[in-house]
Amino acid sequence: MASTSLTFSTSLRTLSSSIPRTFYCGTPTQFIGTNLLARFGGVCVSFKRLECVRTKASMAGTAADKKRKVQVFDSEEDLAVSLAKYTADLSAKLGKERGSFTVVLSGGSLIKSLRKLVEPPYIDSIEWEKWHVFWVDERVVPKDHEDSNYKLAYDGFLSKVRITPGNVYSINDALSAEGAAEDYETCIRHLVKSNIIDISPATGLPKFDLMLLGMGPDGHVASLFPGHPLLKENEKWVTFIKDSPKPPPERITFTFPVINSSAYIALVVCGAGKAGPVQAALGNAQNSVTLPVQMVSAEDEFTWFLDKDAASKL
Ligand SMILES: O=C(O)[C@H](O)[C@@H](O)[C@H](O)[C@H](O)COP(=O)(O)O
Repeated sequence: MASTSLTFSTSLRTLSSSIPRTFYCGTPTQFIGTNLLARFGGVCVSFKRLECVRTKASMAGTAADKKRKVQVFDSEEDLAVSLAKYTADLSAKLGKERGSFTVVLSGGSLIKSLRKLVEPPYIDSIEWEKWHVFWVDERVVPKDHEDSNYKLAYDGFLSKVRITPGNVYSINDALSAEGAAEDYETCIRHLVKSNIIDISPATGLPKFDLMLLGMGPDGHVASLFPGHPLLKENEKWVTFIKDSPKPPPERITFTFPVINSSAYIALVVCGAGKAGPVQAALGNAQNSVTLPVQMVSAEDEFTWFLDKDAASKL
């Protein structure tokens, strides 16, 4: 096991500039015309411009595996460039198909990784008027508070693009955590009824077009933390937490059934401090507890955007 991982790490370090490297995850896969190949724990990794053909064995992979992609970048700068293109392409495709584009943001370092969207060509080419913006989680603090995810996104992203202010759905910061979660769910139900937010035929739950998630060093996503009872919440669309291990303690958060009904999810993870949970989710290390990040799936496509430090244990 250790030696296969080593093959991968060595290959990763010695590769030249042909990034991003797309990994087709979760199932054995056969590569044709490859000059570099690493295989570990049932996950095959391709480098350079490889043609990937799924073997019979790969057909046995779960549906979630088939929708999962992993891209590793030499730097966060390269990642940000690719993330902007990915987001702009989906905005064009889904904006055309649906007439609106529903985007869900998280807090943390993700917002900085969206910086290329506020530069040419995307600042001019994206149909911002079709965007509707939501938060996968929000801290229960006033909107002008340093801890507010709304403030973070507004200062670093939303204030710099032509998104219609009425299409930015922040929480009601005058309410308690319980009240704000209920209010946010009511808002989403209303937008589902008015067809702004799509509905998943599979689950009957809101199907956001693109969810842009970050992950904490403990493997949490949104405000869904390892071992917390909220991981099992399957009735509410939006719920609240008052004992978040990451400060501030009071937050609201989408629940897993809603997160996993998204059409597309981009999970952005950078830094060596997060390599452990990345390995738990994508490598072959056996972990006794399932981390929240391992519970994420998407209806159409779930893409991991990793920098090489976050991928260093693969
Ligand atoms: O409000 C929050 O705290 C976030 O939404 C949270 O889920 C965040 O995305 C991760 O903790 C990663 O944050 P970093 O990228 O800053 O580590």
